[in-house]
Order: sequence, then structure tokens, then C-alpha cells
Amino acid sequence: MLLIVELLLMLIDVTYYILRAVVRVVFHPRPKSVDGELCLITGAGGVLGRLFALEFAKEGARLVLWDCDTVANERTAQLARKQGVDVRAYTVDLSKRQSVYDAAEKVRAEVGDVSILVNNAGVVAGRRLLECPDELLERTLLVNCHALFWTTKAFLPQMKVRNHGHIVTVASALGLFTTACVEDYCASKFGAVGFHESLAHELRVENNDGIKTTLVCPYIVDTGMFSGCEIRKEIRKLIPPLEPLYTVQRSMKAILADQEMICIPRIIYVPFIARALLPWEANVVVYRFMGGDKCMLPFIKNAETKTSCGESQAS
Ligand SMILES: NC(=O)C1=CN([C@@H]2O[C@H](COP(=O)(O)OP(=O)(O)OC[C@H]3O[C@@H](n4cnc5c(N)ncnc54)[C@H](OP(=O)(O)O)[C@@H]3O)[C@@H](O)[C@H]2O)C=CC1
Ligand SMILES: CC1=C(/C=C/C(C)=C/C=C/C(C)=C/C=O)C(C)(C)CCC1
Repeated sequence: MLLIVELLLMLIDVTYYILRAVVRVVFHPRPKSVDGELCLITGAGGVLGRLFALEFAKEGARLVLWDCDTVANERTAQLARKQGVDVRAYTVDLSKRQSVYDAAEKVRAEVGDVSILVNNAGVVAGRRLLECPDELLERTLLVNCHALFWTTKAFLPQMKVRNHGHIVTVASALGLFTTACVEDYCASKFGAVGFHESLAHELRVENNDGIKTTLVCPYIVDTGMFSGCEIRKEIRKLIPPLEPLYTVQRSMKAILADQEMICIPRIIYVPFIARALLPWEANVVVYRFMGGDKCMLPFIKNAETKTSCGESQAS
């Protein structure tokens, strides 16, 4: 009897949450205030990281900016200070666990407890698996996936004490479905998605309902990170690369609404769902038709000469 009652209650909840999600597509919930919150953004010297910093500054959040590129990070700090908020920039190599823990200690001592953590930094090897040095493949996992463990372990305890906070994971559409020749990146972003979901479950199970989580999964964004990546010309007109500012503004809307997940643009939910529903071969023919299968080949040609954290990828 109890089981039937619980089953009915569960179905009512399921219906409620589906309806709520549909209504929220049209009527956005009132955004929460982050005025005075301490927000840490990783990869803040990069394109999306800088825009996240400026958007959070606009909302009145105090900022802690982490990046391995000191000059780019300081530039972001300068720009954000113009919005009249306190900003501290730290040079951190996220691929090194101790560098993360040391910087976190410094932040706690010099600034205070972080209440919003935006895990945004990311890298990609940009090489075919068999031609890619092992260290480059490892670095993608360290920065895009392992660093999520270290930053979260460093800042979640203080959020738990106050049952207040927000952890944002900037993953990717390539954390939901895949394409050829980005094995390192897809593995790291699928890892990031899994990390995010498990953490979100843990917070619910432990009744830390004041700590929110948001997963951000964008399609190609015009930041240069994936320059050259393109799908079939005719389809590109329908799904063009995203503007960085649009991507960050859509992400901010989701974060401030305490939304659990956002795919940008919304059409990206379709290949995500299709991957789970259709047979593998059916997905393959759709990818082939849309030019999704070979979209990374021109990117890989481009990426061979790029550098990150002072390391040359063209060795
Ligand atoms: N651009 C795109 O098409 C998409 C991007 N994303 C994700 O969005 C996020 C931001 O990307 P985007 O702004 O385009 O990329 P950027 O390369 O512009 O920014 C990433 C920043 O992270 C920094 N970084 C890299 N490695 C480390 C490290 N070891 N320690 C500290 N900082 C590091 C980079 O420094 P440096 O420049 O020295 O490497 C850079 O400043 C990433 O997680 C990316 O995977 C998701 C979907 C699409
Ligand atoms: C595979 C595939 C597509 C292309 C996806 C691309 C090109 C994604 C690129 C994402 C990037 C660069 C993410 C970075 O984090 C379509 C045409 C949408 C649908 C069919 C399957």
C-alpha cells in the first residue's frame, strides 16, 4: 500500500518537474542575487572565463580569478575592477594538484570562503590519438577533469558549513555526444559531466540543498579554441558557431535561476537524446549527413601550432 502511495507521489513529482521545465522555457524564473558573493573562476584569462568574470562583476560578486596565463588573467582582473568590485588574480596551474591546493589555501587566508565556483578552464590536445604525445593527452584529463576534484575538495567544505553555494561545471556538447579525433577531450568532458551529476546527487542525498550545481554544455563557441571545426555548410547556417558573449549570458541565466543543466543552443539536446535512443549505426549516418563525423579534421590541422601554459604542442 505504502509503495503504491509513494509511486503515485513520485509520478506527481515527475509531472510537476516536467511541466515546470516546460513553463520555464517561456517564463524565466526570477534570477537570484549574487551581490557580495565570492566567486572563483578558473581559466579566467581565456575568452569565456573573462566574460564570466565580467558578468559576475556586473551582478556585484567579488572575484577570485585563476589562470596559468598571468598576463591574460591580470587583464581580466583590470577589466572587472572597472565594474567596481573587489578582484584578486592568482596564477595557478590546474594540471598540478598541489598548485590548486596551495592557491586555495592562499585564497581562504587572503580573501575568504568561496561561495560560487566556476570550473571553466579547459584544454584540448588537437592531435590525432596516435600522433599525440602522451603528456598532452594526460594534460587534457588533468585540466578538464581531475582539476574538478581538487577545486571542489578545496571549496566545498566551507559551502557545506553554511549550506550555501554554487558549483558550475563548464563541460561541453562533447561531454554528451562525440565525434572523431578528440578522444582526450571527449573523455575529459564525459568525465566532467559524470562528476557534476554525481556531485549533484550527493548534495541532495546529504540534504545540502542550499548548494546548487549547474552543468553548462555549449556547442562550438567562436573563441578560437576549436578554430577550423565545422559541419556541413548547409547545416552550419542552421547551427552556426556560438558568440562567446551569448554563450556566457545564456549560462548566467541558467546559473542565476539555479538551473541544473543547460545545452547551448537548445537544439543540442537532440543529438544528446538521439545518442541514447538510436542504434549506434543510425547515429553514425546522421553524423555523416550533417558533417558531424569529420568536423574536427580541419581543426586538428589548425591546432598543431598552438601553445598553452607555455608548452608547445608542435614538438
Ligand atoms: N570554445 C569552444 O568551442 C567551447 C569551449 N568549451 C569549454 O569552455 C571552457 C572555456 O573555453 P574557451 O574560453 O573557449 O577557451 P580559452 O582557451 O579561451 O580559455 C581557457 C583558459 O584556461 C586556461 N588554462 C588552460 N590550462 C590551464 C591550466 N593548466 N591551469 C590554469 N589555467 C589553464 C587557458 O590558458 P592558456 O591560454 O595558457 O592555455 C585559458 O586562459 C573550456 O572548459 C572549454 O572546454 C565548451 C564548449 C565549446
Ligand atoms: C557530432 C554532431 C554534430 C556536431 C557537433 C559539433 C561540431 C560539436 C562541436 C562541439 C565543440 C567544439 C565543443 C567544444 O567543447 C551535429 C551536427 C550538431 C549533430 C550531429 C552530431
